[in-house]
Amino acid sequence: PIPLQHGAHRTGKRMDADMAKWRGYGLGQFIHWGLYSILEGKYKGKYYNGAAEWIRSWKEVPNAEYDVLNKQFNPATFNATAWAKMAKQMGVKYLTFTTKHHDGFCLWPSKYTDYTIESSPYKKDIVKEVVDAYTKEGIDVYLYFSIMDWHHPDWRYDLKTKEDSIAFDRFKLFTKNQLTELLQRYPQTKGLWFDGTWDNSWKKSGAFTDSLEQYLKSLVPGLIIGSRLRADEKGNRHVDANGVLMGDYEQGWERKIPKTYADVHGNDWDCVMTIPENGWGYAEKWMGHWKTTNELIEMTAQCVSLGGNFVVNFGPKADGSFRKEEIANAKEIGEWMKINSDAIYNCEYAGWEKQDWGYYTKKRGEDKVYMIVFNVPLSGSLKIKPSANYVVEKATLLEGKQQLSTEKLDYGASFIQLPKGKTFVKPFVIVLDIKPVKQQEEAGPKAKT
Ligand SMILES: COc1ccc([C@@H]2N[C@@H](C)[C@@H](O)[C@H]2O)cc1
Repeated sequence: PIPLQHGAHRTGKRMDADMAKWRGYGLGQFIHWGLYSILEGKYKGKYYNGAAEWIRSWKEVPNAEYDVLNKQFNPATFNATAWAKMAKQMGVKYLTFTTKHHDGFCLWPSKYTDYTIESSPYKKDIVKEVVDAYTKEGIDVYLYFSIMDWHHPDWRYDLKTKEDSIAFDRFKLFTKNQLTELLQRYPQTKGLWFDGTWDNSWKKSGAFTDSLEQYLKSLVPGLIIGSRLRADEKGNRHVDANGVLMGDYEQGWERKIPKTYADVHGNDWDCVMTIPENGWGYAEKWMGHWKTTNELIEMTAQCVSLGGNFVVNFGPKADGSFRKEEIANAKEIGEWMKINSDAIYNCEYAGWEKQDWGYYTKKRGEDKVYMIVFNVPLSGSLKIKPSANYVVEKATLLEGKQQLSTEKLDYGASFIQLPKGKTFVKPFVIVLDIKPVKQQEEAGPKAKT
């Protein structure tokens, strides 16, 4: 391997208790809220065709006009407890919340800039309200923080001159100070979700990103930080020059889901997903296809079946209320999770050959595999092919506990027979009680039992 001072300091998964808890979340909530929520993806009657939280970068919006939106931000009826209760009902185990997005506006009263919630009519510490309310509901809180800060005079996209480097050194100190402030003001914080780290200025700061990560973890032992923070000394991001992930989990799955287990390279990972096609901040007109509840449930199952967490984004309006589609999705996902969350929480990749009917998940540390069924075959027979080291002892519908008959096929496969005459109108779960067996040679054709 290439000798690196500031590459990954660990190969393989982080195996402490904090990370084990993170690995078991299954389902999370992202919330993007800020000054961009005021503009709703439009300006002076024109609709921005990009992501609403990026509207400041649209040529139709003069920076000076965007930057004074802090004078308008006043969610007087904002109720963090209502947010937390909606999230609890939805069944999410963790929240990732925007403390500062690319526009540089801080939703907490930072003492390192005036561009904070204190400069708005609202004044109160939104980050504290959110952290406290979600923690009270038993939902772990992770703080989103954008390194790139369009508002800060010392931000640089690249380091071309001596002046750039002097300014960016000030900016790096400002960043370290703000992160220290966040972790000290909100000690319940379980981790940081970094963004805005793709520019050359950051790629040229590999050593700093390494010392920053180590510093933050010295402040909060067990703190969880994904792969988007770091660069190695050669400017590689996410994975270092030796192809080793830098960070506690892979953060590359934004609005996309891995196809196969091979795609995740044995790392922990999360997939953060918008309900519309794109756009994280509130937009009056959502972009493209709006995901239905069944699609979001399927994405959750798909992610957990490949060893990751699925994080659904919500973009509240400037007043702190959610749009009706998000409220409906949260409620319906919650209703499904109420019945089926055994197949999601503390589950992992099962390693069985995927079948057309849906996804397998395996309960961590238990001899239980779940079939999450989305496509019911007209035959009513669901084919399974357990890995050679397990046999299936029993198959039971999770809802209602009805035991299902099975029929052995050849080559170690079986049919699980769905009850005749029962129609399934929602995704459902079959629980397989399995038993480990010593490794068998490739099973040949077997007589029908
Ligand atoms: C250069 O492309 C992007 C796309 C999305 C982002 C941000 N990451 C998401 C989690 C949102 O915060 C989005 O604004 C940044 C740059």
